[in-house]
Parts: sequence; C-alpha cells; structure tokens
Amino acid sequence: MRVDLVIKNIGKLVTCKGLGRPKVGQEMNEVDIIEDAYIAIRDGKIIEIGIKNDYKKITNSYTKIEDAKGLLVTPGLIDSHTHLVHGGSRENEFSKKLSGVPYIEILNQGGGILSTVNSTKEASSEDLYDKAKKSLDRMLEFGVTSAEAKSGYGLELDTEIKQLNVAKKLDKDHPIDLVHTFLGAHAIPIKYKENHKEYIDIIVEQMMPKVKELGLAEFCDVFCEEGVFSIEEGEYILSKAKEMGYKLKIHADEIVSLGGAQLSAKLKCTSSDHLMAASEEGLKMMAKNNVVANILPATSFNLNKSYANARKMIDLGVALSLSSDYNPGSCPSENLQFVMQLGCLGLKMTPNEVINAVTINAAYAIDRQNEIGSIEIGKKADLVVFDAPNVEYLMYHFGVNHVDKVYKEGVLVVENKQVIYN
Ligand SMILES: O=C(O)CC1=NCN=C1
Ligand SMILES: [Zn+2]
Repeated sequence: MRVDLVIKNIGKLVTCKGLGRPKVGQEMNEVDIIEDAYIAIRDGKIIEIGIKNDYKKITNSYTKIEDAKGLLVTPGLIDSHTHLVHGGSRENEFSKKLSGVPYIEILNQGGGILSTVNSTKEASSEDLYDKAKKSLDRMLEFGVTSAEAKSGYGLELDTEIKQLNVAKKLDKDHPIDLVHTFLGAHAIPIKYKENHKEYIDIIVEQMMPKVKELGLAEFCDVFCEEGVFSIEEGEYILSKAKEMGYKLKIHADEIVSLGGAQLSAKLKCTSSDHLMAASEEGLKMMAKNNVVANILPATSFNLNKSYANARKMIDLGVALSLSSDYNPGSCPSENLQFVMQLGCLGLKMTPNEVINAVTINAAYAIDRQNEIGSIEIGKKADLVVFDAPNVEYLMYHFGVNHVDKVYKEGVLVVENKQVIYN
C-alpha cells in the first residue's frame, strides 16, 4: 500500500471523531485525544492513524515523513457562515455604530447591507476576486480549510450571479474548499420598500431558478429579521427553495425573537444561524429536528449585543457549531480563532465543545460531514498543527494566531504562519 506522507510525533492528536450525526449535550465535550500519534496519508485522504513509530511498518523510501514536533494537531477548521465575496467596506459607519445607532437603523437609512450592495455592483469580478482571495488567505493562515460563502450583495440577478461566479472560481483556485449559498433575500432594495411581494417574486421566480440552473449555489438562505424579511416571507421563500432542491439555512432571531428558530425546525433547515434572541420553544423544536444552531459570537462582540445562550442550547440537546459571520458590517473579521476564544469567554462553552463546534459539528452545518470535520480514515487530510500543548491553550491565550502548519488534503499550504501554496 503506497503511503505518500506520514505526520509523526504528534503530541496530542484531537480527532473530533464523529458519531454519524451532529454531537449534542455531553457529546460536545468529547473530542477523542490520542497521545504520541501519527497520521498516514495517501492521495490526500487519511489512511491510518496510529501511535509512536508504528508507521514504520507501512512506509517505504517514497513516503515523506514530517515531524509535528510534539505539538497539537486538530482537524482543519470549518467556517460555516461567511459573506466572503463583497465590495467595499463600512468603516464610515463605525462611529455611528459606536455612538449606539442600531444596526437595523443604519440599514433603514440606506446604509449597512445596502451600501455594500452599491459597492459590490460597482466592483469588477476581478476586484471582488482579489479582495475575497486575500480573506481566504487570512482564513487559511488561521487554520480554516473549508468555508461557506454567501451571495446577497446584489439583490438583483446579474450581481448575485457575479458574486457566486467569483466564489466558484475561488473554490477552484484556492486551497480552501467552499460551499455556496444564495442569499438574494438578504435585504429589501429601496425601490421595493413598500412592495416586498414584487421583490420576493423576483427572488423566487427569476433568481432562484437561474442560480439553480447554473449550479451556482447548494444552499438558499434568508435574513429573517424585523425590518427585513418577516417569518411569513421567509417561510414562502425557503419553501419554494426546498421545492427547487436547495438545502436551507436561515439568519434567525438575531436581534428580535421573530420565530426563526421555529421556522428552521418546521422546514428542517440544515442550520439556523445567529439565534441570540431564539425562544426556548424554538430551540426545543430545533433539537427535535436536528437543525444545527450556528452561533456567531464575534458578531455579538462587534455589535455589542448579548451572546446567544449556548449553554441553554447544549442543555436542550441542540447541536452547536460556531462560525465567523465574516462580512463588512456586523463582523469585519476572518479570525475564526478569535471566534473560538469568544466561544469560551462569551458563550461559556468549554474548550472541547468549541473544538467540536468548529470541526465536526460545523461540517454538519454545511452538509460535508462525510468528507471533513474529523480525523478519521477515509476523510480528507485537512489538518492544523497548532503551536500549543493542548486544546485549552488555544482558547486561554487569546488574540494571537496559534497556527504552526496547515495541510489541505495532505499538502502543506501554511508554514511559519504564511500561506505557501502556489
Ligand atoms: O451586514 C451585513 O453586511 C451582513 C449581515 N447580514 C445579516 N446580518 C449581517
Ligand atoms: Zn450572516
């Protein structure tokens, strides 16, 4: 049996071994640690996990041996909620935000998402590509090997397609694997302010079928929020999306408890995201319907809002994942390690729960649990070598990048904290 690469001398190998479903409750605290371990890799996949020098039984002179120097190794991190492709930035709204002007008020003044829509429309595909590639390089340097990327800054067909095409090209060109989401229902364009139905019909009758026909998005998402799309509007759009074969996500109960959590359970969404204001009834329904609660603590931090009640969700048996929500308004940061640190410091999760939430459970949030999210035979050799002795250290020592090396399908893509792919 040919072995291409062995990564040996792993001090602590955190496998995050899956259970065939998202981890819930006590399971979220189990990460499966193997000491003094090695991983054997062929054709970018994990073919053996063992201890000490047992790899010598399966390797030969063609096998590359790399030394993990006794450090910590985890599965590649997964950022399961990003607004990756967008034009411009919104630091001009920063002082308004600091002075307490609510996010929704800035949006209603024609700023917020709508100002990014203008910048995205004006930007060329090349500019969008270059800007998003820089963000992907940053994510890779933080240990992210797979991510989700939403559209939603066009709010009309051509620009929504422009965004999705840019994401598709990045998916091909960049080491990070992307999962694509159509978010045409991200905001109401000003001209439809008094006539939501006209815009919703354009989304459902024109955009969704075209995006599906072009194979540009696997998921459909809606921003259900007071002043944006109502629960009834969200249900209509997502039900039509389901009929067309889209998998479903929802921005739910971020600011107001509208009932987005209940809707996500009713429609069996793959994930329900934000949930800072989710009701207990909604969370219980999500647990019953295996909807992953995708929590975005860096957005709470940036908006100076209360954190989602992660402890209650875990107690209620809801599967949790964590992600960045990277976007130019409510979360202008690609730093998933900071999200992990806020998972402990803000959401009061344990370090082990956090690691599961950005690996195996995040894989379920993007329906990639069969390929990534844990270090198991047959899965992609997406691995992070952290310059840390254990999982606790990653959360305890905050505000720095702990990555030593990143491997994407067995290929070294980050070394000395720098991307080195060609
Ligand atoms: O503000 C943005 O650009 C992204 C966002 N959509 C819903 N919440 C945040
Ligand atoms: Zn978002």
